[in-house]
Amino acid sequence: MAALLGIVFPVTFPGQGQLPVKLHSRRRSVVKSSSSSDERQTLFNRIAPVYDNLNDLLSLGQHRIWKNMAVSWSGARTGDKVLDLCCGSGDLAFLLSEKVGPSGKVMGLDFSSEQLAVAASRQKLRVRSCYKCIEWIGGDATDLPFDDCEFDAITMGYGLRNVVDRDRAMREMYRVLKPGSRVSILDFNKSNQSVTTFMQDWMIDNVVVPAATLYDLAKEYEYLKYSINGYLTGEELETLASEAGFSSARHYEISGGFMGNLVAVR
Ligand SMILES: C/C(=C\Cc1cc(O)c2ccccc2c1O)CCC[C@H](C)CCC[C@H](C)CCCC(C)C
Ligand SMILES: C[S@@+](CC[C@H](N)C(=O)[O-])C[C@H]1O[C@@H](n2cnc3c(N)ncnc32)[C@H](O)[C@@H]1O
Repeated sequence: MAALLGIVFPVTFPGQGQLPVKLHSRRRSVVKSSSSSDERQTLFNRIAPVYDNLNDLLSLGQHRIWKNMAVSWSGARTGDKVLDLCCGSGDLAFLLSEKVGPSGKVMGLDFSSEQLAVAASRQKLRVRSCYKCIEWIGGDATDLPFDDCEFDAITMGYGLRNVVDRDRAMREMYRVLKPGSRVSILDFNKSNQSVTTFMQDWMIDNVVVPAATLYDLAKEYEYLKYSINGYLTGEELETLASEAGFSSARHYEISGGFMGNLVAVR
């Protein structure tokens, strides 16, 4: 995806009407990493209208528990400045804002304009003052428009698996984190247990995709299975973080090994 300067798309912010949001990039011309990144951007734009509801339905609401765990593992505290990378419709950003409070700051970054539009719409419906500290940014996880050592914590929920250049994304997270701070990366677990892999695939084939078919999104949700199969194991994620410079990294399996959360300290 070319995160080019000057691409502007409207994202509605509370009380300010429609504001143009620039897709930011620190580099003048970011060469397209690969067409599959564009395809993924299109995919997440397409599923944006039903994304939240299908997550609630298909995980029986469990994904909210997993996201709460990811945010807790991030170590975000009152007054912190934090980043939710690949924020999508904003679930983790909203949870982070409850942690940092009105005195803190939450940046939600995503390259899907439709997902960001849903996030901004959801924010407009929320009245607690903490939600006003969230800012939605159009950008690419592999080319963050932030300074070095800017954030006290980073979360990434179901994002890293979908990023084409994961090494670059991990190095960018390291760059923008303050020393001693954490990144908490929640995603499906690419299990070494064949029974877990079988059950994940079975659920996707026999529950998730049939449900998505009702919305004409079968292909988009079929991608889920292939993306999990092409993901990294917990051990490989720990190595990825270490090679990016993180001083420690631990991957925790949750929900019977269906999901996993990497916690790395800069
Ligand atoms: C929040 C969840 C998934 C987010 C998500 C991530 C992606 O990369 C996608 C790619 C393409 C389409 C959609 C997504 C997407 O929604 C996890 C929960 C939602 C899942 C869709 C449900 C998966 C069901 C599990 C395989 C089994 C759950 C067992 C649980 C104990 C009930
Ligand atoms: C499955 S959604 C996760 C959304 C949200 N974090 C959650 O937990 O529900 C993955 C998100 O990652 C975004 N994404 C994928 N690759 C990206 C990239 N290179 N840069 C920015 N966002 C990206 C997609 O647009 C999508 O909104």
